[in-house]
Amino acid sequence: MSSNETAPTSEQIAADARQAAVSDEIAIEFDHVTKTYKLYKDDKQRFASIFWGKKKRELVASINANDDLSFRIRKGEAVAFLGSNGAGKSTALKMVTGVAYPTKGTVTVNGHVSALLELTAGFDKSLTGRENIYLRGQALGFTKEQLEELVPKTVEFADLGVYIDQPIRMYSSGMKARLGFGFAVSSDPEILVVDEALAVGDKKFREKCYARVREIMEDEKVTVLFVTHSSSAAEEFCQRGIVLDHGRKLFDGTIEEASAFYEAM
Ligand SMILES: Nc1ncnc2c1ncn2[C@@H]1O[C@H](COP(=O)(O)OP(=O)(O)OP(=O)(O)O)[C@@H](O)[C@H]1O
Repeated sequence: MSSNETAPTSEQIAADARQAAVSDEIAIEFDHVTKTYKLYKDDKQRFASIFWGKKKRELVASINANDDLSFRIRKGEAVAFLGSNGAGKSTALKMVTGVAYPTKGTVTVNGHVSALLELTAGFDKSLTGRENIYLRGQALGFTKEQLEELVPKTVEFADLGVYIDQPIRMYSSGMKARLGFGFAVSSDPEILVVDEALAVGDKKFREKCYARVREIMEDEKVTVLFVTHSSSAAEEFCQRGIVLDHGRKLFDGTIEEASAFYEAM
């Protein structure tokens, strides 16, 4: 400590300890989060906006996909995000998975996130399915021991036969999705983000996916964020519901109350 720094008081130490205990229990926190998208006249204008000053770009509109959104989700909670088309549900999830960033406010995520969204994004087409699992695991910071467990689990779940050792460019889109899904559900997520629009592979594989997602959702240690338009699906899986509209939080409460609120909108 330098000579002009003062030692923390006992009150400060106690407040810091309380804050640490709270953040330890919190999986996700949105603190006054606003996400603004800018719409330009055309792609040329959008491109120009990256390099040129304000004068040269033609902004058609700007929209707050999330607008001053605040909530805290405790570890182990299963929370449904309800709302009509364009309410801002996917945008909120993208900020949890790190695909998008807030324009204002802060998003805090405490734990390893696995998302059942955009399952096939980021695969290297020239590498095999097995190599891609390794690569994705390494990119996410998995240790050698964790990878040794994860790879066979994913291979077994994806059930791609001899194709697992073929380059991904030879896969059908359903096969790529099976690999992506297999990875997401085999990597023991602490936070699972699920979009109900999830429909992967053929009927038999879809049933296997739903069964596995249900199993993960029922694990009390896993925090689940579930995006849906359906109150009944939300009530089946979640205890809490957050209703969004035009990017704002309209309701946050038990899933029964949230569903009733959403149905009455
Ligand atoms: N990349 C983007 N650029 C511009 N606007 C966007 C972008 N992504 C989303 N939006 C806009 O932000 C708003 C919220 O979109 P979002 O996808 O989060 O809604 P949603 O509740 O998930 O809708 P849905 O139920 O239809 O999937 C919408 O008006 C949408 O048009």
